[in-house]
Amino acid sequence: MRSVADQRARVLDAVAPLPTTVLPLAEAHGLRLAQDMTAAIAVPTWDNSAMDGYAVRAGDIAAATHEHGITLRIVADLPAGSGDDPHLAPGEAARIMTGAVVPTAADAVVPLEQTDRDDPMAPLAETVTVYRAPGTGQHLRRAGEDLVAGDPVLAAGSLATGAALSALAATGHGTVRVHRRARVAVIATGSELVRPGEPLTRGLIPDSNSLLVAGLVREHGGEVVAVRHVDDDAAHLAEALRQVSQAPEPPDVVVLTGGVSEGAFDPVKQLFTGAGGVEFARVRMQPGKPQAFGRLGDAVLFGLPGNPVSAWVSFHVFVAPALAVMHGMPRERAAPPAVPGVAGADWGTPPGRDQYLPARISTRDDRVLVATPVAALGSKSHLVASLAQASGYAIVPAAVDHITRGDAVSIVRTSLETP
Ligand SMILES: Nc1nc2c(c(=O)[nH]1)N[C@H]1C(S)=C(S)[C@@H](COP(=O)(O)OP(=O)(O)OC[C@H]3O[C@@H](n4cnc5c(N)ncnc54)[C@H](O)[C@@H]3O)O[C@H]1N2
Ligand code: MOO
Repeated sequence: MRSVADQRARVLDAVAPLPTTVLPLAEAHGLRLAQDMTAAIAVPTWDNSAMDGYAVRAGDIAAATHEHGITLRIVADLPAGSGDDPHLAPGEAARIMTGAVVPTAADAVVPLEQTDRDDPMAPLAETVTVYRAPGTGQHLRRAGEDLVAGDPVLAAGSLATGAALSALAATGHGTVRVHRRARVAVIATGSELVRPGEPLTRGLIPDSNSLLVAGLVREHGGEVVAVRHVDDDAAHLAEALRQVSQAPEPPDVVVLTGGVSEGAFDPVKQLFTGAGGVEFARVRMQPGKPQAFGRLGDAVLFGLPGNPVSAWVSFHVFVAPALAVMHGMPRERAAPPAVPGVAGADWGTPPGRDQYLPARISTRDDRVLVATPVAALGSKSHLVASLAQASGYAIVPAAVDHITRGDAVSIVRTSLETP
């Protein structure tokens, strides 16, 4: 049997970053930046107010106290977005809102709570009496105090998260160069499968893998371009593959589930055995032993085992790293990081294969990661109903024949959500 590392290396050898494209920020979520990004504008962009209140010349009211307020004349009103720069003579102030540009002549902002004009709904008055002396620069947010134009914002390879995209918007960008989204076709094989929610007759089960794989593809930034189901007939699979490959925008990745092991009707095995291009391997992992991988025209093709837990594990271990590389992640960082942790319960392990056990990942004493099986039956590959409780998996080497609570295990997080 082949090691997981070997199989993953073969997968990563076969993929490369996809071409880059410039997208509006709103379309780039989940992709990776193809170039270093620097700020086009400073943040803050203007000297602006941190408070709703009054822009003042601090020297005018240096003697203000709670008992002896100092009264200023209000000569301007500055909502956020105003481009005005009113002149303030000695003894004058401007009403100002949070985020509005501070007049050049002002050097402090007094929050309205420190004045006699503390009702925000009241109409603009002619004067304001200040009851506390501000320090120079008080409640001013200076242009460039976060960063200035030309400063680095994000490095090539960074994931375009919500926060990353907001940083790009705030630093003056409307578009970003990214590796284009991987197009993925998903095909579930199996004559026992019916659409979710449809009535079942004896022997039939709902197709859950299509939703599992399509959802994981999207969670890893890919675009699902086709979802098909074919029965256990190699000719039907060939026809479905021909159709998805001839789409105007053909897939970069085809993910099949089912039909890769030793069954008499396994269509993936029947179609590709001896045909070249796709290799069948037994990988030393449980679940996930039977794997098909290779090329189909310009696309890479994964044939994942049909058992749902096997498909979930195989996706995280092989497909997700391939998508990451296609999206511009450096190859050496494509495999999800495994970190030390401990077992949260006792569980059994399979003989002769490294175990990849779906687990709820929690922390103990806020520092030790703990993996607890999501299913009473551990890592058995058919336990689809409990898979949604998993926020990662524990890896146990083949040589370990039993896990006792507190034993050291490697942990990979697949989600920060702990249901
Ligand atoms: N004689 C042997 N039998 C099996 C071996 C073996 O080495 N020798 N390996 C076992 C292992 S390990 C796995 S994993 C499975 C993989 O089987 P296939 O990839 O051929 O998958 P199927 O037989 O089509 O289905 C397996 C299982 O999963 C259910 N399934 C399939 N597709 C879906 C779907 N879209 N949604 C929900 N459930 C699905 C299917 O009904 C089966 O129960 O082979 C073992 N056998
Ligand atoms: O490899 Mo299978 O996924 O053990 O059940």
